[in-house]
Amino acid sequence: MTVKVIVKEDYQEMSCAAAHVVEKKITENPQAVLGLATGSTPLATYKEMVKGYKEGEFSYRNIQTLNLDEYVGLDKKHPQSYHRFMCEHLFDHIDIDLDNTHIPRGDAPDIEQECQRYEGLIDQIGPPDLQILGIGRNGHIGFNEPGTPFDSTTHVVTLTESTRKANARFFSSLEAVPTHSITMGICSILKSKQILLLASGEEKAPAIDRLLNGEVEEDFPASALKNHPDVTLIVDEKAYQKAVK
Ligand SMILES: N[C@@H]1[C@@H](O)[C@H](O)[C@@H](COP(=O)(O)O)O[C@@H]1O
Repeated sequence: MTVKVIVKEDYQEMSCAAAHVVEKKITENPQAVLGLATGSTPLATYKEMVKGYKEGEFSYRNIQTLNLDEYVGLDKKHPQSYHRFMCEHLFDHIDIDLDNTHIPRGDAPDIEQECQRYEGLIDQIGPPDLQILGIGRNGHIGFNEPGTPFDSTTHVVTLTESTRKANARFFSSLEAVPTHSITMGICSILKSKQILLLASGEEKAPAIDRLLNGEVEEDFPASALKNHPDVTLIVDEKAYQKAVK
């Protein structure tokens, strides 16, 4: 399967294009299920979605959301939890019903049970009509690190040192970054009907090169996306530069 590629000049253009895809989806289906991601990449996309909402053009009232992942050990209110992230950057600024937003519970007393509950939820209210995804420098999607089986469902992962370091910028120190997370598995992510992968900046260029020109292999989780029939990569020129052969 080929990944459709849209190259935009810079991060802002990439984000506007991504917001446009989301808005088109919710216009077509006001009850759509959106799969959402965290990290810095989708931040401006969410900002554009908030802008579109404030301009009175879209309603999220009947939209459901399913987030990809959450750190183990952080409760909803923890400043670095992905729950807080979603509220601060999107949910608090649109008319979404918070009961319709779903994020794995990092503070669940039984984490294995929480993984099963969440996978059940994906099947019950999902799968997402549209999944927004970022990509880690090592090709991780969600928190599925290299070597994750492609048939994996929601599970607990031990974060690699490189992912913890990359995410340390959001915490007071590297030690403060949790060591584990709950993430939708690769199989769970591929259940989505349509996937929108976003990448920006030169530090993502090697990953985008490998995605577009490399093999499909578990050593590079994002390559699983090539097994999905409807994936669009919106990328800026800096992240795309190495992939042009
Ligand atoms: N779990 C998230 C991923 O969902 C995200 O795609 C990735 C890239 O993050 P960023 O967009 O900040 O580069 O980082 C984190 O590890």
